[in-house]
Amino acid sequence: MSALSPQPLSPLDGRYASAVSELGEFLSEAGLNRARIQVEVEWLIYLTDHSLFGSTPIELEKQRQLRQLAPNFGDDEVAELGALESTTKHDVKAVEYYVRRRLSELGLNDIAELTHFAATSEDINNLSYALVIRDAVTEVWLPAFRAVIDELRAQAVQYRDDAMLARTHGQPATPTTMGKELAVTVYRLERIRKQVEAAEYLGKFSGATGTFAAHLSADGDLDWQAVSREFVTSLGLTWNPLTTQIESHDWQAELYSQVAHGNRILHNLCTDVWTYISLGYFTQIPVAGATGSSTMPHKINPIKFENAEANLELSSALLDSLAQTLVTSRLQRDLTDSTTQRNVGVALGHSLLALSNITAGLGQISLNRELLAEDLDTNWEVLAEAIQTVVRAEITAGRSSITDPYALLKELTRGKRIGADDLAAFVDGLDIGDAAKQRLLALTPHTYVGISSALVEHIL
Ligand SMILES: O=C(O)C[C@H](Nc1ncnc2c1ncn2[C@@H]1O[C@H](COP(=O)(O)O)[C@@H](O)[C@H]1O)C(=O)O
Repeated sequence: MSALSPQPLSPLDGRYASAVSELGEFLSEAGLNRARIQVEVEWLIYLTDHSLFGSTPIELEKQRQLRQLAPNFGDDEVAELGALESTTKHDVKAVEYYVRRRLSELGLNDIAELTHFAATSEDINNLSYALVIRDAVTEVWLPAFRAVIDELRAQAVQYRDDAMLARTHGQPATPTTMGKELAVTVYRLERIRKQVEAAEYLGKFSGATGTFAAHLSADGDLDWQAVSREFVTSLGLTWNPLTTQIESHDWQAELYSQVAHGNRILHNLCTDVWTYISLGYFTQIPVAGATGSSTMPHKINPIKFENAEANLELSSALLDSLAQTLVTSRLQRDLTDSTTQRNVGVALGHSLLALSNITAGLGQISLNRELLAEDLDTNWEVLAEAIQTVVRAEITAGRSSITDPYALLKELTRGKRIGADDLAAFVDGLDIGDAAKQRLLALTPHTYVGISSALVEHIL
């Protein structure tokens, strides 16, 4: 017998709860049920507002009270719905009974049979999911994503002129600036941001097999497609006219692929920043009272970036799984999507947690300009590329009789450490025009950064 009460199984509901709880507002079971109540109520109001089947519009005060059911869906109401579901063993049917009870309390029994009218559960479910996923993405995930981009952009601008040795293949390579490198990530993330901001949230509302058969049997003269479109779009969603029982979930697959892609770009950022910290390019600002290593007192470990890396991997794995499985459903429906979609919050939650750690991590680093400069000063051989390129231009212009500039430079520099003086002597002895020689002699690893600083303009 355990001394513990039931414990949260997921770390998102345990140690990381404070960082991701905002998502639970929308993507928890309660959030989903609240949206289901909203959709059932709106359908009821729609039907009565249009006086269908001899009904009359619900008086405004009672409409207001019905519309309060969703925002007022609290702990007691969750328990009541849970009790209903323990009898129905059907989650959406339980919501229908819950709404019927409230109608009865409001003296609206005469329209009780219009609750869930002609709807299959998926009609309610798909609209509810579209609403909660839309709100979770636009109100929680995107703001956190934008916060990372904004912080990165600020640092890209701050460090746009700070020359840094590049390391293609991990080896000293043509210098760049720290700001330009961060700007590359901003540019990539901005594309994802725009895609996610433009995401479509589709909804279907067409009955058990998407044919409006039940609707037509109740009223054969009504343009039920027009009703369906008007109702779906009134919720701020895009109407999907042609489906089986279920909304086909293609929009979800698209959205999750975009978010997973964003995760992977962020993962690349985390491992790069981790490496820059490891090289000493970024210094970590000590947090008062915090312990780096339990045994090595000198250390500050880059734990925010490592935590983010792990959470991005988990998020992407879940998002990939969702994107793959949600687009298939046997024949007109199977229930795999019902079970799978319950994990959308978990998938976005791991990404949200990573975003909050990246923002925090970026706020705890500062550029070590001395080390960047020192590194450049000990790698003059990176100018070999510039010298070779100038010699080629001089040969072409007829100002040089050198035959194989690449071999010449390779001989001088490959795998060797050469200093400013060695290089100056080499350039001085080159058979090239005077202007080109002066240009080369003026070059240092610090200034051989091309238009790095100007490239940062692309993210402004
Ligand atoms: O409108 C309908 O219900 C039509 C019915 N299809 C269903 N559509 C949507 N939900 C259904 C369906 N069937 C079951 N359930 C209920 O789904 C819940 C599945 O639970 P879980 O696996 O935990 O996600 C769980 O609560 C199930 O009871 C059909 O026969 O085509």
